[in-house]
Amino acid sequence: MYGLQDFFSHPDLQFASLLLFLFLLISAKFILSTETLTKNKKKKKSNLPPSPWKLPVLGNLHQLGTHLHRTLQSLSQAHGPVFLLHLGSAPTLIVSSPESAKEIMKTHDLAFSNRPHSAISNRLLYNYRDLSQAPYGDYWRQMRSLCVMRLLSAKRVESFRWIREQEAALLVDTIEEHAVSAAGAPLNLGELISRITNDIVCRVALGRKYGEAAAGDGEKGKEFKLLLEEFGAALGAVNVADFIPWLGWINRFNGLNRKVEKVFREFDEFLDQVLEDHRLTSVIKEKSEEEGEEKEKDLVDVLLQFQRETTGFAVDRDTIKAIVLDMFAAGSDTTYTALEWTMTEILRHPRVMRKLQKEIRAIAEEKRYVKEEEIKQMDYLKAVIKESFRLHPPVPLLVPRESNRHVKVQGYDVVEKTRVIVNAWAIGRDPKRWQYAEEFMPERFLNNKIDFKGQDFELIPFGAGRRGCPGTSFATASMEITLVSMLHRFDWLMPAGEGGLDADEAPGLTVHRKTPLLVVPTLYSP
Ligand code: HEM
Repeated sequence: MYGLQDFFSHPDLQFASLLLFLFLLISAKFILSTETLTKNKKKKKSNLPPSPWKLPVLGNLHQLGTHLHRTLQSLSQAHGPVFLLHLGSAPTLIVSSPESAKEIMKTHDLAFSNRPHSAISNRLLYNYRDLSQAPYGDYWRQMRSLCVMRLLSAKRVESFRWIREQEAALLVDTIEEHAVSAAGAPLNLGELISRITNDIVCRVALGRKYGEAAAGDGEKGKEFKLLLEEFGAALGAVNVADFIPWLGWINRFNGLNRKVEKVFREFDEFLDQVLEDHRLTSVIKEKSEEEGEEKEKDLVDVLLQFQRETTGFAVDRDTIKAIVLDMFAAGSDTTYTALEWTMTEILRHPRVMRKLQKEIRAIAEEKRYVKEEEIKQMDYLKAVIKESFRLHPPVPLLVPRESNRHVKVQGYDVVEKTRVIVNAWAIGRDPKRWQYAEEFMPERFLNNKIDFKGQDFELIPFGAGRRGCPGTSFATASMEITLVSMLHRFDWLMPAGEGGLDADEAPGLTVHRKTPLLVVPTLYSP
């Protein structure tokens, strides 16, 4: 039988097969090298941001320290104001200059208008029925307009002035009681600040307080405070599955899933009760309003009224609960942190404290309580708040965004689904932008138009653009009246025997003081 082996062993064909073999080899090599060239060309064409070395699976996760904003600042000093990290499998762009922040939040705002997926936020916020974590799209747009136009508009914020003034007066009374009955003893000012910010959000959103001092609900009040703390802790918990999805099963064993579910159930029950309490009263309030009698409406009332009025767009119970949760999650702890740092810096700089007190006392004179109307004229106060936001943005790494398309930032290619972290803390301390960047000098903001409203990218504690914070006026109004009330009637000293007040930071997404803010108040006598 004439086989293939014989064919190739035929003398005439041996040379031809050698040629054929050589031809195939050369062709293969040619194809391979063209492919490599194309790949290299593609690689050359895509100009990825610089990136530190990384490990398989973990990527750069192992390089992150407990104070993430500080670690990222050091890395940006080595790799530049725009660099790429790989947090597990999640490509993450770190942005640390005003120019690159402007590209993210203004030039390419639309491309970066999404938030990265987080399984925990999704669960706690009713499948993203809130505003802050909702994916960019029609639902988010409706929620944004609801929040900006109805819940947090300048008019609405102004309508809650009486609540802020009442709470500030209560704060003054509490401090005075301490100054008189425990003269010379330190007071935990951080705790008082935390309480007032929480009470203001509670009254504005829910119509009443759920704090310890709330009439008749001591235990319930305590429960609510604990619930809020647990909610904050669950929302800020590191979920390995967000970075290495195939490790998601770990959460069934490390207790995270159970913890999140428990917090969700407890808060849901609480909010159900709040909605039940509002069901009748909000209709009565609406009727009285129609008859020309102005009734004080809280945010739940406004949401329920919106639900009744709206036909095309469904606002269900879960939407209302999720929006209320947003107000607490985004508005309470942030404002408290901002106030605590502002007070810390004022106490660390007696010159600033004296100058600020002089301004406040000249305008508010000897009245027992300050009115918001008087605060409008306090220019140095506004400069002090800006300077505090520059050095201590409460959310130093802002709230992450995610790209929804391929886009160029500072000439670098940023692929779709890249997370973006803006290091507002590093931008605020950049010596190229700020003279004496590490010094607390409010005077730099006098006769200076730079503001934190999202137009000046060297000062962006509230972010900017379409996903910028809608609660800026609400937060600053609460901060101003609280600061003024604390500094108007009292002088403040460090506890005897203590060294200077430190500015150490606790780890976390919202960066608090590490140690309690203990200070001694004395009544001011002109
Ligand atoms: C000092 C206090 C506050 C700080 C530092 C702060 C900071 C921020 C930041 C950095 C963002 C993300 C912005 C961005 O992605 O560009 C944000 C978003 C948000 N903030 Fe605030 N915030 C504060 C107070 C408040 C208050 C009082 C409320 C409401 C009562 C609030 C509600 C929200 C909401 C709902 C969002 C999400 C907006 C969206 O994704 O469309 N914040 N905030």
